[in-house]
Amino acid sequence: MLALGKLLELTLTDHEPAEKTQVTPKGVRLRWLGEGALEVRPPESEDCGLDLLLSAGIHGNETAPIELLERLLHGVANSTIKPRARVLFLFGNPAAIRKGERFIEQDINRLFNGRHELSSGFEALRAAELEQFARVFFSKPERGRLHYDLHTAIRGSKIEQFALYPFKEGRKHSRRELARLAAAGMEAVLLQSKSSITFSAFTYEQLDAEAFTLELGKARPFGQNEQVNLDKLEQRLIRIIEGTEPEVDDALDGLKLFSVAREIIKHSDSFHLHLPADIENFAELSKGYLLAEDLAETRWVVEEEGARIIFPNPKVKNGLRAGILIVPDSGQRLG
Ligand SMILES: O=C(O)CCC(=O)N[C@@H](CCC(=O)O)C(=O)O
Ligand SMILES: [Zn+2]
Repeated sequence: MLALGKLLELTLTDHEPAEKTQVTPKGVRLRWLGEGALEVRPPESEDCGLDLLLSAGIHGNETAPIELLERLLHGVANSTIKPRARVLFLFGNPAAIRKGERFIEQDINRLFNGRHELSSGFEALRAAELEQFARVFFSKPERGRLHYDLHTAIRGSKIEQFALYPFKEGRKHSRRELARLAAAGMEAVLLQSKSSITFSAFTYEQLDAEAFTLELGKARPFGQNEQVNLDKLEQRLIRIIEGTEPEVDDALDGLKLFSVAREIIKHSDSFHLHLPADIENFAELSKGYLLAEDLAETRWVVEEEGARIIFPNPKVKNGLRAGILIVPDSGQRLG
């Protein structure tokens, strides 16, 4: 296997490779771009016209997606996977991955779309760097642009694998991309309805990529991910990389759609979330339920029919999202 296939090992040991570019016997070029960043380019004659960005480790303790990217990269480096797409592999927060923690100083996935400019420290610098890797990668005109930012969640979930689809004014969520996600094993998609500061929101809003955050199960340490079944996603990613994906039709195949009813924002240290510590993502909440309280007698009471909660987390910094209240979506506004 080509040494650059060991991007994870290089990243975990904070090593720069001796050789920055390597070519497989089939003419596939691997180029190390910087810490945790590697571009794969097929021979020109084989190029299918798709640019695919795969990121993982934006949160350092979410290891199953990191292991998945490593398997894909090994496949490319030992020629068992034959790329026809350009692919950029990114490990988002190397320092946090090395420590096995969600972040070091602050959540990097709240620093995109310009937020890093208002901040400082390690994660802010890395967010700017990741934006630049993505900007350069997606700068070639007239090519398909697809970004999957792979995560696992802090808590268990009633719906194990799901996607979050960013929002941009005037742009419709694509039914075809949803069908592709269903074929990749996603069971649900949350259609966002406002601009955001996550990595997938940046590539969607500013770089014109189809972009998604994928939640793939519960976060566990390296080597303890037997319960996270990524087979379906892995098979689909290999087909996308190899340009052998069967024609995607519009069938959503039972995919459940949700939209955001409200984001619960923690405004102060007085914020209190009235949910059991072991509540699962997608837990249903009945109308009238007092979900949270904050200073100045702010109360979050559930008013929506069919409401569910995802990512409840009272420990976030003040000013950040402490949970999302979602409702079923009919999919009528898909493009
Ligand atoms: O389990 C949790 O509470 C958080 C899981 C996670 O990291 N989710 C992403 C979602 C990003 C998005 O909204 O697209 C995050 O919170 O950064
Ligand atoms: Zn995450």
